[in-house]
Amino acid sequence: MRARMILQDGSVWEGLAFGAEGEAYGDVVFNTGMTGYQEILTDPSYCGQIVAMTYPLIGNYGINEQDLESRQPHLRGFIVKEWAEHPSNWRSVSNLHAFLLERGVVGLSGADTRSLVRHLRERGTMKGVITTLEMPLSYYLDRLQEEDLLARDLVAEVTTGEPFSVGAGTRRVVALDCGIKAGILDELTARSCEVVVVGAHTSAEEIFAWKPDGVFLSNGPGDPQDVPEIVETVKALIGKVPLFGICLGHQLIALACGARIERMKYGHRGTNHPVKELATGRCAITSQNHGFVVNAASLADTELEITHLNLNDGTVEGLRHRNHPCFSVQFHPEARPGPIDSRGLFDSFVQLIDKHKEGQPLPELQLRFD
Ligand SMILES: NC(=O)CC[C@H](N)C(=O)O
Repeated sequence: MRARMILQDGSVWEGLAFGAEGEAYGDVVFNTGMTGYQEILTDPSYCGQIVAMTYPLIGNYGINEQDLESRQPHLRGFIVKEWAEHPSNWRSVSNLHAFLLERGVVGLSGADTRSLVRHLRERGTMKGVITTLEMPLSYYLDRLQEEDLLARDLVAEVTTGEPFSVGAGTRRVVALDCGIKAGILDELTARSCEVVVVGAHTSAEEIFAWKPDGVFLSNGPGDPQDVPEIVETVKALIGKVPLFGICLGHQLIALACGARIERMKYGHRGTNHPVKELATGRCAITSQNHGFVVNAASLADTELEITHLNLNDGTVEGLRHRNHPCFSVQFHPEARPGPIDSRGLFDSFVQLIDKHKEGQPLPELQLRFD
């Protein structure tokens, strides 16, 4: 069956339907990872987006039960050049098409993903629709102009309803769940943390009632400026408890400290983004998934300093607070999927918690990659 990808600017890519049939609207982005499709499908940060994979063959190791980052896919649609009908892997229990079909994700295969990605790189991320229906182009172009086509508070769609806890240990971390990935919870619980995961709209008072030794601010979908109430919560946490933020969590810390956030032309989504640690000059290859970024110039009037920079485009990749136990990174040290060079940042967080617990003055943070 024919399927089409129609962008807001009127351009169209044709291919074949795979996964579920129907229509899926979203912001169209691309990911350059050669593998990791299952983590990408289930990473809540992709909520509201249509993801095109640049690597031409996707699905060749099937679908397994271990690589899920959350229980279900959150992206709206998935575009590949070719999907593997006959996957081969000892852990595989299904294939990509069946997985998308069961979970209602509309897919497009056989499309010229190379020209689509070049188009997005030149013109920037924009809205689009994947459709298997034969409605006229004008119908879709009208719908894509509608202001409120895409939901804005995407965090509300992916956050937990009820608090729950995972792991056990000597440190209690409250994780503010804006769409937290399983990989992050695994890194924290592997370091003797009992993690209490609470909804993104939990107030600072409620967070303090859990008596946390540290608070983690998670990754998540959408524009952080669309969730000002969470920024207020972060403001109330800074200086009271050790804080670590990843991706959306990093952007929320920046906003809470008075910095600005801006939309990137087409974002960073992939598993080979080089990041420089300014303290040592070392470089790590990192996993990334973001479309917004901290404006570097706006940090001048804040108490934040830059700890990491992206070596491709010089954008801000890490921050620390000058006066309080609080740091954050734009990339994904949990590396699911991706290289594990920067996993040591989770060790930095537990060290920060331990020093703070002992009542020691603010330690010299070792934001080292390992
Ligand atoms: N992975 C994330 O947390 C993404 C953060 C934010 N939604 C962005 O696109 O920049």
